[in-house]
Amino acid sequence: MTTTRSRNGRMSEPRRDDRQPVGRARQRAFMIAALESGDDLSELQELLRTAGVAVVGQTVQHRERPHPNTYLGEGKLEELRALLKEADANVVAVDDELSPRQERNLERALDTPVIDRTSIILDIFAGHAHSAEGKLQVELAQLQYNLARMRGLWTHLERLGAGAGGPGGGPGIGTRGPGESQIETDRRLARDRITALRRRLERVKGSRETMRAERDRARLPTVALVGYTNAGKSTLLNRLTGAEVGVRDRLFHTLDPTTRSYKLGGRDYLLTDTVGFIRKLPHQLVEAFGATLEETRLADLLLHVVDASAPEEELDEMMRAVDSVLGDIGAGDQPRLLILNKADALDDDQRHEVQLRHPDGMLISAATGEGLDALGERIEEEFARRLRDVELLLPYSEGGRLAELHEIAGDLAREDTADGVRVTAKLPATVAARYARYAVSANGDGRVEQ
Ligand SMILES: Nc1nc2c(ncn2[C@@H]2O[C@H](COP(=O)(O)OP(=O)(O)OP(=O)(O)O)[C@@H](O)[C@H]2O)c(=O)[nH]1
Ligand SMILES: [Mg+2]
Repeated sequence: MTTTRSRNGRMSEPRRDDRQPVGRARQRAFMIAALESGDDLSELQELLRTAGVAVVGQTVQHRERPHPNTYLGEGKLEELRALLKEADANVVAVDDELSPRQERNLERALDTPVIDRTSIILDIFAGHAHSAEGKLQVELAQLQYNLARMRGLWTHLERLGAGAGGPGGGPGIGTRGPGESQIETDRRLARDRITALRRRLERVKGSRETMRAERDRARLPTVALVGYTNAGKSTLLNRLTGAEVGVRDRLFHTLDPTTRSYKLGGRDYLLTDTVGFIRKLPHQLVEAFGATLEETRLADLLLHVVDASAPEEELDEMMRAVDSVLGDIGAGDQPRLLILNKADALDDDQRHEVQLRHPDGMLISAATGEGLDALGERIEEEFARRLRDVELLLPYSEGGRLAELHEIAGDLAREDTADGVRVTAKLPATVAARYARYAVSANGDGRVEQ
């Protein structure tokens, strides 16, 4: 788990060795949180389980906001020290992202290694990344996270340097101990590596854009599956398209977007599976996965998949988290359908209740296939509602376009004229835009563009 930092943060490795418990299985985590109300640490527990760490206890301090220096207050820390001994815990897991200062102080106060929510999520991502792009993205996120910690460490050592200062005393030459210059070198290396990673990601993104361009050439309407981790997105993709994307009851199983085509009512669509979201998604990850998340922004329709078998409050919170990430990546206004998945896990009363609370939601089960025909119809409707009548004039030299149009529009009327083939068809609005340059008129407004 804490290998997170060493796996990619090469430069910080030697100094962090002391805090790395040996071997995953032997990690016994004690969970802590500063919460305003409630004491639900089940998600943190789930994250730890996914990361292969055992949970041996938990405690919550109710406070408006975490203590700026030590995360928990003095009294609570005292209590926690005893609890850690009792539970024989060898690592403390915090349900928040800690500032470098909080992390350092907490470790010192508890004399136990501390891992925060962000580092746990980064570690899971590191373990689940398979594609070259995914690995680069995770490494970038980890380095950014580590860089902030190095800065923290640096100020700490600087203080030490000042204490053990040379003849000059005070700040100045005397503070320039080997620790500081080493860390400066480390930080420079980390920054260089970050720049190199960004450049490589740009290149990979270039090839993704090429792929997208190819897809655009196919001019197919695209649907993206989005939602909280473990909601069932990959299961649904597999069910609808016969793909074989890995599915597991663990968090962040899918990191690489998979796109498959499927047919609905004579039209071809593209369906994309995406990385799951989570509450307090580390901002480093949002940035690092920007290119991947862009798939979401470019989709014509989003299917927001939720686990309808989750308790009401949790479900609401997960939906809010998804909303907020969608907003962050600029996909907040995309057309969206709410998919209430895992209907098979609900009894009649629960079905009724969840449907009452979310009247627009479509109750389905990706596992049993229940509700999928209705979902297909609904998707078709969504696109149909935005179908536009277009009239195009395709020059004879562009015969390929005609074949494409047949594929997308299914039925179309054609008439051969002196200048080319005149085509009347119904196209999804987004697709119609891609044919704008051939338009004779759109929606019968008589505007001649050719
Ligand atoms: N009972 C039930 N379980 C389901 C259903 N759909 C998915 N699951 C289970 O939910 C778990 C997560 O499914 P995935 O398809 O991997 O979820 P995901 O949204 O792709 O998750 P990430 O890739 O982590 O974001 C698996 O254990 C699935 O078997 C469903 O309709 N009913
Ligand atoms: Mg998945």
